[in-house]
Amino acid sequence: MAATTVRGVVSAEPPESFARRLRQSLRTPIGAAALAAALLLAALAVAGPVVFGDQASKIDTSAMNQGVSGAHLLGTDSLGRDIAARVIVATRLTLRLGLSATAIGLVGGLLLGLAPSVLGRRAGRAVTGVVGVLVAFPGLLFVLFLATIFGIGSTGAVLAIGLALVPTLARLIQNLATSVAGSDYVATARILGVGRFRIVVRHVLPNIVEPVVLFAAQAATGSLIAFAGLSFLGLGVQSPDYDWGRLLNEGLSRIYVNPASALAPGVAVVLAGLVFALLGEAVAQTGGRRTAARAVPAARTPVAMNADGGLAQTPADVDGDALAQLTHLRVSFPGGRTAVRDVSLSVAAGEAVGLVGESGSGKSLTALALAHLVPYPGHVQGVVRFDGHDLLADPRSGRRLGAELAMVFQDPMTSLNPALRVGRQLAEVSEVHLGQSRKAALARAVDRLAAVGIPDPERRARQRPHEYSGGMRQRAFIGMGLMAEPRLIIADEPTTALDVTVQKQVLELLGRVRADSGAALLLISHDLGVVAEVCDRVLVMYAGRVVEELPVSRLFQGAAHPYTRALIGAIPTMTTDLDRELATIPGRPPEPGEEISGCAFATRCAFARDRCRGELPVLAPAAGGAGHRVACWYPRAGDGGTVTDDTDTDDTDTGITRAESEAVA
Ligand SMILES: Nc1ncnc2c1ncn2[C@@H]1O[C@H](COP(=O)(O)OP(=O)(O)OP(=O)(O)O)[C@@H](O)[C@H]1O
Repeated sequence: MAATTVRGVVSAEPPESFARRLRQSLRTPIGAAALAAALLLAALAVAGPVVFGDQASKIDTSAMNQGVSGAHLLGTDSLGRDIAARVIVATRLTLRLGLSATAIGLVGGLLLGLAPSVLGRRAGRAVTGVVGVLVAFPGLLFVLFLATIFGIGSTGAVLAIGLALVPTLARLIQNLATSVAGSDYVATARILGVGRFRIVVRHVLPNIVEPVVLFAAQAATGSLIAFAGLSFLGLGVQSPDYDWGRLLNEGLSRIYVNPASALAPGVAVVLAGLVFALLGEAVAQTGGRRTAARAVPAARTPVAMNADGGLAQTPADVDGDALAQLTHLRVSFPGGRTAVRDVSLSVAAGEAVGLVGESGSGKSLTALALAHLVPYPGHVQGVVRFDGHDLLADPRSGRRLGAELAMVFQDPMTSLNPALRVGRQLAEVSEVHLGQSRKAALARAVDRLAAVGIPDPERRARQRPHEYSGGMRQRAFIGMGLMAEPRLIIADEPTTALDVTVQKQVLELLGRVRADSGAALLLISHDLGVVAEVCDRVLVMYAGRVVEELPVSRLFQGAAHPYTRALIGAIPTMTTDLDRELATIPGRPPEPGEEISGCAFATRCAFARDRCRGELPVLAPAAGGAGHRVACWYPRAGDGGTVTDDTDTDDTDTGITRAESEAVA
C-alpha cells in the first residue's frame, strides 16, 4: 500500500523541535505580545491579593457608591470598597477557577479520547458513541445542567465547566489518536507485540501533544468566559469571595451611576480571554509552519483480526515447508469492495519472493494480511499461517510475530516515531521480546545501527528520525527489524521513496541482512528490475488475484501471462527510443467493487477472446516448467517482450495455449 499522506494537525516532529519553534513564535509580534500579556496577568494573579488585598476588602461607609476619582480610579462599591483593587484581586480566583476547569476538561478529554486506543474494539466503540452523544448536547445547556446538579458555588461551577469541556476535547483527542494510530511506526509497534497502553503512552501521546496544547489554550478562554457567565448569573462564586463575573454582577446594578464598576470586570474578562487566545495563536503559528511543510500518514483504523467466514482449509492447502503461507486469502471492505480475491502464496524459509503488479492490485493488503495488519474495517478470510500457527484462528498467535517478522515500509519518515530517539525505538524491540534491560537493549540498538551501516552509531542512536537522511532512516528501520531475530522480512516498496543511489544501498543492505540472518523476504515492488535482482520467485498480481507465478530466471524470457509481458514491455531499457512515448498498458484495472466475469485483464488484453470474457481462468501449471503457473486461457510463450495485437496469428505466435493443451488432454 502506498504510504498515502494527508496534511493534518498531528505533530510529526519531536518535542524539542516543537519547543524551539514555540520560542521562535514567541519572538514574533503576536507571540511577544501574548507572552508579555500572560506575564502581566500572572504577576497580577500572584501579587494582586498581597498588594491590594486590604484595600479591596476595606469597608468605608464614608465613600460608598462613589464614581471615578483620583482616590478611587474605578470608583467604589456599595460598601465603599475600591473597585479597581477588587478587580485586580479577583484575577487570582478567576484564573484559578478557569484553569482548574480547563484541567478537568483536559484530563477527562485525554481519558475518554485515548480510551478507544487502549480498550478493545467493542468497548472503544461504546466510548466513541458516548462521546458522540455528549458532543451533540449544546455546551451552554450542559454547563447549566451540571451546575444545577453540583450545586451553586465555586466548586460546582468548576466541575460543571470542566466536565462540559470533556466531550469536545475527547472527540478531538480521539481523532488525533486515530490518525497517529494509522501511522507506520504504530503498525510496527503492533507487529512487535507492544501492548496497547504502551503504544498510547510512547507513540500516540507524544505525537498529539502539540494540537492538544493548542486546543487547551482555546478551552481556557472558553472556561474563563463561562465562569464569568455563571458567576454573573449567581451560580458561580458566592459572597464573600468574588471573581470578575461576580464583580460584573454587582457593578451592573449601578451601571448608570458608575459605568466603570460594570465595565472594568467585563473588560478584564475580555482582556484575559484575549491573552489566552493570543497564546493559542502563538502555538497555532508554530503548528502552522510545521503543517505547511510536513505531512502525516492518512488515518487508518485499528487492526482487524477476524476469523469468521474464512474459507475452509483442506489438508492439501497446507505446505509443510512454508514459513509463511496464505491460502484462499480474501480481503474485503464494506460496500462490496473486494481488494484481494482468493490469493494463495507461500514463502519458504530463506526464500525471497517478489510481489509485483500495478497500483491497487492488492499487493500491500496481501502482505498486511500476513503481518496481521489489515486495517479496520477490512475483513480477512482464508488461512494465514506463520511458522505453523494459524493467525486468523488464533489472533493471539499474532503476538508471536513480533520477534520473527520484520516489516519495512515505503516511507522511512513515517516508519519511525518522530518523537522518540532512534536508539530507544530500536531498544524497545529487545526490551519487549528478548526481555533485555534498558541498558542492554540500548547497547544492542547501537550495535544494530552499526550493522546496517549507520556511521557513528552511538551518537546517531541519541538522535531523532528528523536528524537522519531518508536512506539512513530506512537503514535504521531495517536495523530495527534486526533487533530480534526475524525469519521473514516483508518489504513494501522499501526503495520507492528514496533516490536511485540510496535505493541501491538499501537493496544491497537487504541482501546482506538476508545472507547474514537467513531470513526469508517478501518484497513488494512496482519495479520488475528490483525484483529480478533480489528475488528467487515472482508473483504477479492483477485486480486482487495472482495471475502468474514463476521463477525469477524465467521472468524476462518466459513470462506467459499477457499482463506480465505487458509489464515487462513497459520497462524502458538502454535501447528505448527516447523520442517515442514510453510503452504503457492501455485502459485501467477494475476497481475492487467492480463486477468481473471472466478474466479481469480481458478488457485490456490484445489477445482476449470470448472465453476470457466469460470464464475466470485459475492458476494452473504453465508450459514453462516447474514452479511456473499462470491464470490465462491463452498464455503466451517465447522470448517475452511487448504485447502486440496479434490476435489473428495468436495460435502460431503463442505456441501451445491452455485451450489447446486442454483439448489434447
Ligand atoms: N482501508 C481501505 N479501505 C478501502 N479500500 C482499501 C483500503 N486499503 C486498500 N484499499 C483498496 O484495496 C485495493 C488494493 O490496495 P493495496 O494497497 O493492497 O494495493 P497495492 O497493489 O499495494 O497498490 P500500491 O502499489 O499503490 O500500494 C486498492 O484499490 C485500494 O483502494
